[in-house]
Amino acid sequence: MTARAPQPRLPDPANGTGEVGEVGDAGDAGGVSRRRLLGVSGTAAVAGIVAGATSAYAVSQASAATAAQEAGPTTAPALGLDAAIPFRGEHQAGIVTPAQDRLHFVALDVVTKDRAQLRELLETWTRAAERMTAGAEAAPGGLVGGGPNRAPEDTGEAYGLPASGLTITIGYGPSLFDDRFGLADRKPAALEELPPFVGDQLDPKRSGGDLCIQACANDPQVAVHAVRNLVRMGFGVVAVRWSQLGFGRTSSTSTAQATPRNMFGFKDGTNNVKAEEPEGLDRHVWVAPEDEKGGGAWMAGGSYLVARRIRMHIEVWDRTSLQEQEDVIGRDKKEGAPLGQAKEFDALDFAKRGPDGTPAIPVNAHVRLAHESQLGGIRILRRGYNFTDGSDGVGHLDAGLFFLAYMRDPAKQFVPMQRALASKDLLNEYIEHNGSAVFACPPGLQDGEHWGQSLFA
Ligand SMILES: C=CC1=C(C)c2cc3[nH]c(cc4nc(cc5[nH]c(cc1n2)c(C)c5CCC(=O)O)C(CCC(=O)O)=C4C)c(C)c3C=C
Ligand SMILES: [Fe+2]
Repeated sequence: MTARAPQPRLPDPANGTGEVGEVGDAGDAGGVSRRRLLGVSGTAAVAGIVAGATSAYAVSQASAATAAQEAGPTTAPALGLDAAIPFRGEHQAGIVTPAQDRLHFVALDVVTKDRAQLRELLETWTRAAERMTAGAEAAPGGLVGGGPNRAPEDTGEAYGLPASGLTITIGYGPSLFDDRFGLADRKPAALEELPPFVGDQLDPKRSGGDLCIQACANDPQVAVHAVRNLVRMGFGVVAVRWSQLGFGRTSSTSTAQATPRNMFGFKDGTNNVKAEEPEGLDRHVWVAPEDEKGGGAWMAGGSYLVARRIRMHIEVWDRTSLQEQEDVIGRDKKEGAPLGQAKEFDALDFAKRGPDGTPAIPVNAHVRLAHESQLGGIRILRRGYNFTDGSDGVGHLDAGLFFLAYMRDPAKQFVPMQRALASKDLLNEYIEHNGSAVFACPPGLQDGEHWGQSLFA
């Protein structure tokens, strides 16, 4: 063990006093070695955090420097990928935050009938989440501070690792507002179960949930540690309903990020709503005060999250010609340019025709059907991840896109968009939606606030 640097003031999940907490001793400078193991190419992802233009990202850099100091003298200087993202703010982190490389998403059901226990857990979670996003243990002295006779309050696998851009985003499902906790009159009007769509193959064991936690980080161990510790704290109050690991973001949420590729090998996220578009975010992502007049007024500044587990039949795709693949998507594979154009960010021209006189972007191509011009101006912020969950027992990889999208009103945005795609998208031959959920993600927290307050006010 090395000598410890001065300790930061972080909340104690157990008592809420804001007492001094213990930050993971950097030990063997695990941050840097783990980053190398990750094999993440530095520039694009670092640019995503370092070069972000808004003041929030400047703050994140300040936090990163602080976290590096707190983590002890043997920690390597904070790199962009290691940085801490501010936990508090107008909106929850993890929505427009430049998408990190890894995801651990969990949907939970509340198993207690005691309203006070749920409120208390949300308060405990807030403190632990704030600590972990700063690179600290889930609770002060979590690793060994409880002594030899008690189970540690932090499971330990992220001890010594940097914050790694961890964000923890919470959401509430429609079922939380039934008659169990007296929350029926607090239900936001826009929080409705999604309707069935043509072709849905939904598995109830991969759908729904009273609550969700989205943990994103540039180190998978940090994301998994966050979810594991929050679930552990919730024992007896909540139980995991389903979860999903994701690798390789499939969207850029900042213009500073390079566009990643999905499991079909195409650039995904080119035409996303981005952090640098404040008007677009207000119009399409953040719930406005006038959106919710009744008991759901607490959602102002929040956003609705739609999660869909979409299996991609990659063996079929891999036997499909390049021309067919590009026609299905409506963009070229290498550059990501709209068909008929040359560069990735060129505008889509739906009137343009190819040499044979047919539309350059086929009428049922994915990007045509999903484009705002075909949907009355609708847009959403996509923040999904690739997944591969082993194989299905009959020789195929169980791989796909864990589609996550944030929006102001699912009924006015996701539902019409998905209806259009479900009925006509050429992509449907190659994909299958087998999990689905919708959550209301509350606004960000100001100093001293915790998640239970606005919900139970
Ligand atoms: C209901 C919304 C959407 C689902 C479900 C969805 C699934 C899905 N998408 C791809 C691959 C690509 N999608 C692209 C663009 C794109 N997709 C949606 C919406 C859904 N996609 C939108 C709104 C857009 C943007 C359309 C536009 O304005 O141009 C692209 C092109 C690159 C890009 O702009 O992001 C790809 C590639 C897959 C493989 C998939 C399901 C597995
Ligand atoms: Fe798409």
